[in-house]
Amino acid sequence: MTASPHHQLDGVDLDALAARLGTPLYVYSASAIRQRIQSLQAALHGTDSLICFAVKANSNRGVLALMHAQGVGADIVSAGELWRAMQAGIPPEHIVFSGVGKSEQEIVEALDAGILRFNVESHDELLTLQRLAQSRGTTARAAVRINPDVDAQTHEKISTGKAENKFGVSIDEARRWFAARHALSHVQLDGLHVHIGSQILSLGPYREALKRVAAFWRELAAGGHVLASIDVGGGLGVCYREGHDHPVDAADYIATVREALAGFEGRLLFEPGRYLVGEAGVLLTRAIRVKHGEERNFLVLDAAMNDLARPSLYDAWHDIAPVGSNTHPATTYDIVGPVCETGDTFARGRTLPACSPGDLLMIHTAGAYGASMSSTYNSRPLAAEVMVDDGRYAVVRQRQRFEDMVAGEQLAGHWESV
Ligand SMILES: Cc1ncc(COP(=O)(O)O)c(C=O)c1O
Ligand SMILES: N[C@@H](CCCC[NH3+])C(=O)O
Repeated sequence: MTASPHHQLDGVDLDALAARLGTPLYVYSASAIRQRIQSLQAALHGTDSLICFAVKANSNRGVLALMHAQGVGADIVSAGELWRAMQAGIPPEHIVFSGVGKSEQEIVEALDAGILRFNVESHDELLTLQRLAQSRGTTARAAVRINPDVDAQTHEKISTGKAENKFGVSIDEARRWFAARHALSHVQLDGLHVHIGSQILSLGPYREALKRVAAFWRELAAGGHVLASIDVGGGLGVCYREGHDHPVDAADYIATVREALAGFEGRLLFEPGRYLVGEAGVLLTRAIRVKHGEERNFLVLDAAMNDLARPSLYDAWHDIAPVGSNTHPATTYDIVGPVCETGDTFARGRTLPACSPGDLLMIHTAGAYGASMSSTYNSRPLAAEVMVDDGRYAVVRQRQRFEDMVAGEQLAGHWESV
């Protein structure tokens, strides 16, 4: 999301917003999120489908409520995400549950909530689901997550569809599950799921994965197994670096899915995360200090790796720019945070107009895997989050108070034996 020349987002002046609410501050554009949703919904028009937002990308309940208002459900990976989604009003019949390590407690909570579907990732999980559903006198709806052994051509830490990755099962194994389906008295196994990775910038890996999934669906259909749904996961990439990243067009992506699964009469499920919120969010931060070292210039921000972990975790690039007009000469900086780690670096050797302490800057494309991956490392409270829409703003998370940061901690004054 590029700031307009007036330095506004959705008609809200970012300087004024930062002055009022302080920094670091996450700002999400509601209209940008709605536009993304609508681009997928328009491409899916006339198709039996449901978009389930991957809650992990941005789990703020204000964002989830916006998703719900647009008819979008949730793809969850924990009981905490189930709780957030339901708190935001998303009905259980719009919730799918993925993840390799669902605990028994989490499975029970999702069963009791009556969610749409479990995306099952191992045989052990399938048997656990059967046992728990039986014990609760209910039937779980389930899809098998296929690991198609396809390279998503993305960062290795966010690639999920290679055989060596922990996710899903091979088609051979899935075939055995369907062959033994009659033994599952309390699991309705009638779906396929695939998700090969995140920040995918070309259609090739999707085509390859879908080709394998489609062949398996046709094989199952020929064997008399009618599938209620195929869930094609998420993964659509966004632009982190203007002029370098060229994301796939949503309509082309949907056309690719439709083409690969032509003839499928069940429902198509989608689990986009980053695509819906990534470019809709920025992280506003102020320069605290400019430090001219012997070898490098450092621009020290008031945001740090605890607020936005992606650069330190994946060496991820985020465009960073001053907010407002800055016509100072170009200067090259290492842009860092105040945390006591060398890895607390947002960018190395980045050229910007010269900055001074107090200047407001914007870290772009911070709406996905930003706040949701933040921590209180170095006892830095979680940043505030705000939604902007049509000239107004709504705080969707207050900056964390110190009292809340230590909530649940106790002085070890009371010792007990087990
Ligand atoms: C099962 C599953 N679905 C959906 C997503 C969302 O991915 P993305 O944010 O890349 O769309 C993820 C994360 O990669 C995931 O693991
Ligand atoms: N956290 C990753 C994406 C992980 C996707 C989850 N399966 C990122 O920031 O790019």
